[in-house]
Amino acid sequence: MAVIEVREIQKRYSGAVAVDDVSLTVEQGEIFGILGPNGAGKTTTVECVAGLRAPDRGTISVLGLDPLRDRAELTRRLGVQLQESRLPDRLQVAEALELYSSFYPRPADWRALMEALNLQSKATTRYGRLSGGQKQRLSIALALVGNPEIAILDELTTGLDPQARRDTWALIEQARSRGTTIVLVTHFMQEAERLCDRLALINGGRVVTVDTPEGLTAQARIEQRIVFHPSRPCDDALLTALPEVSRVTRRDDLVVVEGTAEAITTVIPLLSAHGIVPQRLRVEQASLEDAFVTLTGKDFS
Ligand SMILES: Nc1ncnc2c1ncn2[C@@H]1O[C@H](COP(=O)(O)OP(=O)(O)OP(=O)(O)O)[C@@H](O)[C@H]1O
Repeated sequence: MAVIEVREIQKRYSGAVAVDDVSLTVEQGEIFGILGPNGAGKTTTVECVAGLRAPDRGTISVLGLDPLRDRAELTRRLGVQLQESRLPDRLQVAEALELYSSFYPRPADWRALMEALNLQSKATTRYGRLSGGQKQRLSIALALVGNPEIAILDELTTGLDPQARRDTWALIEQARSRGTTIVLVTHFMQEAERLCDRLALINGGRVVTVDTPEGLTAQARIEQRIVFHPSRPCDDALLTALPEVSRVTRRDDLVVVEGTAEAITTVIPLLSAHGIVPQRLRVEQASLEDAFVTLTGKDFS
């Protein structure tokens, strides 16, 4: 069942197009990732879904409601963590969590959430005195404290250290197992690969593709990278003629062959048929990052 339906939305800021044409469907109970280069329109898209911005065109339905018209009802059913969430500097961590949990009909245990995000030693610390990472962890806790049906998380773990990042991932997975649908804007490929059931790749205000992390790497046709030093000169055309090979490049004296998961089974016999020994041979699994670069034509940043 679809819990979010975004149809052909567009949003301009003083003439500049931020979102050109975005359509998305998010299913109940999934972790849906939104990935794209800086300025692609990700934040604008999720702000429209959360009812914080009005799209110039297109329609959005969240839990069957209109995010702008039904804002009051949706705030009780959505949890939102945005890039620049600001709280009053004097508010203490525990106070903020208790206050937010009082807004919701069936809140989570805010003390347990505070512990899960390792904030218990900061319970009486004022917001203005928290470090960047602590503020970030608090904003995640505030997005989840209402036990929302949908949690929208923008830049979930930006600024967090590796341990805090792993703790956050575990928390997100727990929320999903309790039935919360998660929409995640992320810059971390590892996070997208590890957490997301499906991903929308957004570039220049448009959806390039929506697929599973594995599906995206398969779409880019670079599931595997074979790197070797040829024992004698090797013509690129020889390799690119293979249907399993999508690209051949050079890295210093190394040949880098990108292709499907089966590429190794045809590349090695071909090389040996031409008397070429692949020295220092290495086979790497291509990552989502490779797919991102291939599908958007942009370096990931
Ligand atoms: N309030 C605003 N006023 C004017 N332009 C804006 C505003 N917010 C965003 N933009 C512009 O709209 C475009 C899309 O921005 P948006 O923040 O949605 O992208 P993003 O994909 O979330 O980027 P990032 O990864 O850098 O956070 C950018 O070119 C940005 O400069």
